[in-house]
Amino acid sequence: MPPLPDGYRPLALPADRADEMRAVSRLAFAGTLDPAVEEVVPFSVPTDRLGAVEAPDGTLAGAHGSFAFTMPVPGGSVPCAGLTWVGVRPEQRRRGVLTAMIDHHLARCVERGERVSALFAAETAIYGRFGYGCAADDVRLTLPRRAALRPVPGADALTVRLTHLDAEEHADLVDDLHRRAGAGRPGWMTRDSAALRRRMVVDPPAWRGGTEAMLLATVHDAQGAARGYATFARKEGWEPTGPAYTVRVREAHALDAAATHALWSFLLDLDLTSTVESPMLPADHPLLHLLVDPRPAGPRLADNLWVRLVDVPAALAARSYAADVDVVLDVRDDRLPANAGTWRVRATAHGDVEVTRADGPGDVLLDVRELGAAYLGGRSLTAMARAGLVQVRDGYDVTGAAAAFGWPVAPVCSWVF
Ligand SMILES: CC(=O)SCCNC(=O)CCNC(=O)[C@H](O)C(C)(C)COP(=O)(O)OP(=O)(O)OC[C@H]1O[C@@H](n2cnc3c(N)ncnc32)[C@H](O)[C@@H]1OP(=O)(O)O
Repeated sequence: MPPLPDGYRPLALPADRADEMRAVSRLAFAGTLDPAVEEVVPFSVPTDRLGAVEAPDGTLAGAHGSFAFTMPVPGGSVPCAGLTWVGVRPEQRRRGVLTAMIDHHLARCVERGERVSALFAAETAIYGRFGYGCAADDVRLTLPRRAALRPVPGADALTVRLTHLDAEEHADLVDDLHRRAGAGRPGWMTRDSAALRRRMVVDPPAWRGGTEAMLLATVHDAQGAARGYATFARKEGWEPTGPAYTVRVREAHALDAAATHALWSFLLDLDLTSTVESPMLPADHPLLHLLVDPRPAGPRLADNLWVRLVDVPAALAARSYAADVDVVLDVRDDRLPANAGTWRVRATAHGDVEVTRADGPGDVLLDVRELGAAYLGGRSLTAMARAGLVQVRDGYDVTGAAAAFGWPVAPVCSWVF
């Protein structure tokens, strides 16, 4: 991609230009400006983390923002810039505006000490060239009503309460259960600002797509403590054979197996309904194990988080490894040359980690994109080597390093930022 045309310049966008950034986003994403939505849905991107490319006439050709996340990684966490709302005006596309914004974004990550950046990709072909690798998958299900679940001890002792979702009343409860349900899962971003917490529980009519107003189901133990929740809404439908409503689940998270069972048993047997659409689930979600017959649910796998290592040694040292490992990685990184070259990763299983510069040839040669893909433990070095995306030194057995970089809990981010 050639450099930006003359007169274009990347910049950190001051907070008082946030409306210009949002105008670019609306054009790029074909968004509507609905005052009724704007009133209840807060702009959740921090206004001190906006960036843009300005055209010679001073207008914005493209813009983006980022969240300051603490991203859970295997055995720890790492400061992470969650890149979001990346948009280029339709008539300014394909002249390097995005490329300039990514370079600017990565430079600011370095300045802020953010070891990694992560994103959800609008289109999967965009971000690999910038060193982002797909590091997590999610699964979606369309479940038939009354899909049977294998029994879980204790589930019958739990009770479900139902109410209309209320942004004021329920934001804290939803946030607390979401945090606890995802503890220990790589990639599980929490909603760390009031604006984000609110965004998860607002329900503007323009978002409903024909459903009723959003409901909140909570699962409680005998002492009344909440053990899980689901936000969902039903869409009316009638067929010649009878009622065929759809249940659209926005979120469903529970603290243990019994609460998971109680929650999904409730969602799967609502009167008048025929199908239940799940939200994004991690690839190892308990529901996938509990379903007696998962086939009719037609599991669909999709890319979830994309991860870019900004500071390779610091990022690799911030996570744990599932097995003892001593491997030299030879990393290619065209955009951040400080990452390139050989790094020796020495770690004991779930213990100490040391990442140092290495001399000599690497055992495993890979682009920073593939290292990002392996970072959360969800993509295997062996699989990527078999796909020809990772090269292995002659005589080196990569399966040991692959086992160390893997992780027993599948990574996922449960919401799109
Ligand atoms: C994290 C997020 O926010 S994801 C949201 C991304 N935004 C959108 O999808 C909104 C609509 N699209 C857009 O705003 C723009 O088309 C963008 C942001 C995707 C691309 O912006 P541009 O300024 O046109 O990108 P730029 O000119 O820097 O292109 C860089 C390279 O990416 C390629 N590229 C850009 N967009 C795409 C795409 N959608 N699919 C495949 N390749 C793409 C270009 O062809 C170019 O390739 P090259 O280096 O081989 O020549």
